[in-house]
Amino acid sequence: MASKPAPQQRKPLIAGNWKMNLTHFEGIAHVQKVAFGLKDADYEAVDVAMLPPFTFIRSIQMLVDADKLKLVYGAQDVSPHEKGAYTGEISAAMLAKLGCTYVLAGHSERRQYHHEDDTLVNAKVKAALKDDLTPILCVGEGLEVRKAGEHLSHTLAQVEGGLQKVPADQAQRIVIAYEPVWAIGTGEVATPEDAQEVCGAIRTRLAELYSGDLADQVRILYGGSVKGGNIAGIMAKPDIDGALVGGASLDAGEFVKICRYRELPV
Ligand SMILES: O=C(CO)COP(=O)(O)O
Repeated sequence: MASKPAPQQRKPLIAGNWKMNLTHFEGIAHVQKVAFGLKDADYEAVDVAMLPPFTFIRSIQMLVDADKLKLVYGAQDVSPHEKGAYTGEISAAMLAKLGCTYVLAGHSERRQYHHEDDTLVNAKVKAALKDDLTPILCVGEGLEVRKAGEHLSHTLAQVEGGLQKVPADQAQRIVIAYEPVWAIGTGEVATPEDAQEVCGAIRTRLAELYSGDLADQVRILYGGSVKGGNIAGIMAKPDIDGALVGGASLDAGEFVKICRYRELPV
């Protein structure tokens, strides 16, 4: 399962997770700077996505539509519920109506600070799929689990948990992001070999759960302290199809550099 299909089959995705940063005013300027830095050739080579806080999405939709920008956008979370008395929640239908393409499900910060478990993450994945959003299912182990050598079983259990009862025709369009918690915001990036080990194992598990064909289509991203200086080595690995970028996505120049990883030395 280690062979990388032709690029048209798995187009790389570079997604910027802004987390809880910037005001919507700053966010608009930031999108403009990134869009200004990217050329048509970049969009042909990679899909570029921005995942701002909910409150910016309308502004970004208007900017993207008005200027016909080729980047896409999405949200950092979604309610598992369709609609109703769920104060403070944002539904998949609301996000779809705002033109969102992607939504994160199960980011480690949601799992940690909001006690999201695999059952809830699974419900979010299904809610997103129902409204034709592409969920980016986030998985990855903490430092203790890695030290215990249980990173594969831990992460694969999260993949299985997140995909419970998701049929193949829907699973084939999801994205999975492997984000080892010990590498998030720490400056400590996983080595390309460490990232490949887990991303390759995820693909193998997808083949077991569904089929080899499906596993070959699903994009698997790496996330955790990705920067211009380390992206090329990570992207050179056969089972890594892009990156989920946190801190570096807030720096337009750095994010553009990451999107142009193919011009950087490995
Ligand atoms: O959590 C992440 C993206 O979702 C990674 O964050 P950093 O790139 O800041 O380590």
